[in-house]
Amino acid sequence: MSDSLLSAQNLGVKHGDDFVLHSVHFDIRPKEIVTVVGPNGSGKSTLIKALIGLETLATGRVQKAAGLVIGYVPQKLHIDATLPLSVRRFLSLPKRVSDAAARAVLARVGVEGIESRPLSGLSGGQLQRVLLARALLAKPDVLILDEPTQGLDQPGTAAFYLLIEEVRAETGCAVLMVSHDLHVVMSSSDRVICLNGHICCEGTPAIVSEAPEYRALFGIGTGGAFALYQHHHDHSHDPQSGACLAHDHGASSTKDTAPI
Ligand SMILES: Nc1ncnc2c1ncn2[C@@H]1O[C@H](COP(=O)(O)OP(=O)(O)OP(=O)(O)O)[C@@H](O)[C@H]1O
Repeated sequence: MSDSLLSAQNLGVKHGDDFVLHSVHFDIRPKEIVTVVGPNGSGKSTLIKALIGLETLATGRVQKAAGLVIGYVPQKLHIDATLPLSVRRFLSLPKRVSDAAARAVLARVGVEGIESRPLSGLSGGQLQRVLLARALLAKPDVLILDEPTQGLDQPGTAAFYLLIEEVRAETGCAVLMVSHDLHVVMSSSDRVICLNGHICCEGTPAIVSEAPEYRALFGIGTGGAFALYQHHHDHSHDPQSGACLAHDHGASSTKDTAPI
């Protein structure tokens, strides 16, 4: 697609002899919020890493728009508690930023005035916001977040997604994220991609949420979220070829979702 910022065709990644991702076609356009969901080990982080060049591709290719700037918020940041790294210094890695810019971006993400705090002493929610702040300093065209609310409580998670939507509205950046918070994902994404080694189904949350399958899956609290994961386990793959051996796509039977 011509206005695509970042796209992948027939993307495949192997770890050892096994395909952990295969036949993935992906694209993201300006201002879109796209969320990738799927069970543990389904290849979500691998897809993100492949898109930003941190994985060797076994098949396919990734294309970026000319001059594309990506802001990446990783799933985990291992910080040595003995490392005397302050928030302020962290924000200047790898490129030095002014005190004013650091102050402004911390205020924007809701952690004003923590410049002098050691990174290793921050709460999970504060650290996520500092990671987001650092990614925003690059003025990204695409913000990529790998499970940004892992370890946050429900209010913290909801507040973080609200912040992401505000950032998208203010800066116009596209957002690609991996999430396990399925209820929030459904309300805050333009498009949801269900991954299990390949793209099982995808569609807009508005359409997906009208589907009987969606209502069954998400209508009743966390039982719904659980059901989606059951759906993903309903089929298996040949570890050598990555081929789908048996398929039972829950939500993909709706007309606007796209089984691949
Ligand atoms: N560096 C690696 N070497 C070997 N296998 C790997 C490596 N990284 C990931 N894998 C395997 O690839 C598969 C996909 O892993 P990935 O981390 O992408 O899944 P995920 O969907 O992000 O999982 P989670 O929800 O648990 O974070 C898993 O089976 C994992 O064990």
